[in-house]
Amino acid sequence: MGHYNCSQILSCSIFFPKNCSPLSATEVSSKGFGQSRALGYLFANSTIHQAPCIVAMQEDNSKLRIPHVLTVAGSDSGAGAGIQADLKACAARGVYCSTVITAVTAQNTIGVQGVNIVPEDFVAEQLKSVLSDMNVDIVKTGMLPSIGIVKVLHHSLKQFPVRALVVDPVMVSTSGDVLAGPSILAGFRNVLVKGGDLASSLDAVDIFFDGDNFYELRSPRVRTRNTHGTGCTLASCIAAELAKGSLMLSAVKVAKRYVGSALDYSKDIAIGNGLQGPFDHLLKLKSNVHNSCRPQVFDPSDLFLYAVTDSGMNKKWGRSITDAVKAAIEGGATIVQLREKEAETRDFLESAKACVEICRAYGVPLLINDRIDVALACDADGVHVGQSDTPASIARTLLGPEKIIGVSCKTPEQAHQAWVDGADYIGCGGVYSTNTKANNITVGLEGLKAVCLSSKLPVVAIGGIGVSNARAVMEIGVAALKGVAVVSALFDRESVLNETRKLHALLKETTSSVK
Ligand SMILES: Cc1ncc(COP(=O)(O)OP(=O)(O)O)c(N)n1
Ligand SMILES: Cc1nc(C(=O)O)sc1CCOP(=O)(O)O
Ligand SMILES: [Mg+2]
Repeated sequence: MGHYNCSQILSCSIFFPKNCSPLSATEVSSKGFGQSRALGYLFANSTIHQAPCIVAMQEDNSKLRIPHVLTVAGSDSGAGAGIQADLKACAARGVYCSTVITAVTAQNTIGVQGVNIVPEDFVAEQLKSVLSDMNVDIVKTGMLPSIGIVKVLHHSLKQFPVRALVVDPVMVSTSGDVLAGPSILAGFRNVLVKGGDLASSLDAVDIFFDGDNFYELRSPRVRTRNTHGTGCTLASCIAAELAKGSLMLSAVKVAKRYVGSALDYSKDIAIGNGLQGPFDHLLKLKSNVHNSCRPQVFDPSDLFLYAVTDSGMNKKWGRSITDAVKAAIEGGATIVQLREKEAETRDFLESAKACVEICRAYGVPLLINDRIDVALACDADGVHVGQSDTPASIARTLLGPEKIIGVSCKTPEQAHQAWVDGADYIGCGGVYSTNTKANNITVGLEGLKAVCLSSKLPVVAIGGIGVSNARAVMEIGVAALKGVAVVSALFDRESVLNETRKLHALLKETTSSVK
């Protein structure tokens, strides 16, 4: 994309979630990415704002503004890749997608039988129609079949600027020919190099470069023939998340997780007779949906430092829930639960909506304690329920397969039931006595260990945990235990940011010495 105005590239600052470790340039090349026939995703980003955008913006009294991605790409008659994949990915991510078609291909799961390139002036006309009228946030490009079409796009974007451009260039053809060399990459700052094609690796390892640091993004490789269109889908999903207001690294992480889930969900579906089939972007084609084949949207490592809010404590220290949540995330919280026992429903809903925006921008899941109605109304990532709340099985029916559900358990029997009911994780406590929850039964480290050893689900410990005892909790050394959930040690303090930072550093230290 050498013709795009690279002087506008990137001024965004990115929040880096803690489970993403920076790599040095040498580490990257020693992992073989230098020779990989990877696709590159280049993000030429002019004005991504740090403050998160809202998902649907009220423009005036009557109109809602919907996040909008324009894809400029080729049509795939088999609908696994290209424009068709982009439309499905954006629909799955809740974003409007308009289309400018650069070429029409005749293809199926066996191969490409024909290509008909759309004349440059008609590509220009499509671009003008959409960009002049439709408030596009992000442009994503796929197949740009001629230098003339690249120039047309460049001209249109100068005339109608957008917030960011996500470029999905084919750097090396399937036959191994270099189509765009390293010098092209040098002009960009944000780059994602996809390592999904490194067949020897058990994991799908991608490298994200933000201009300063390299980040390794690792997920289990899904063994399936149904991978046609993964590149287009990943790039479109990144564009969709950026359109919703996500920061760059967070958008990349969400997109990678979404593609992994969709591949996993669709790994056994059969469409076409060729070697590489399409997958199901909407996770709906498979008919026998059962607990065991739910898409894997929940990452157990998110339980590492689980911040649980308390309206009373925030009021006492004179801060809003949103300020408290933001400070906790900036200090290193990896998941947040809103536990607002005293709030009026309307107030709770309003602050929950604001917290959803904050958490989404940072790529941190947000759960609602007890209130499935509030979770649905604010589109939270899930709920946490206890033994006397709505049963997890009903929560699952109400929330669907993609939301996260946590259940409080004090015994192995409760942990087994939570798994049967379709929960994603278990909160086990009270590990120590607590003033935050009245009449709570303490199970101690022994009780925690018994639950962890029996549990098929990941576990987070809760109750009386802080910097003085978090090490002892993590050192019970049971694989199912993924982290600690904390209320007062973060929120009944003057500085949520400092307390979260301290606890995060301690947990990091503890887990590296336990390994
Ligand atoms: C992570 C986590 N674990 C346990 C609880 C407690 O839930 P519950 O037993 O429903 O009690 P309340 O929090 O509703 O008082 C939790 N909230 N989070
Ligand atoms: C909300 C909650 N649930 C518990 C359980 O045992 O299930 S203990 C608890 C309170 C945790 O607060 P703090 O970190 O201030 O002790
Ligand atoms: Mg409860």
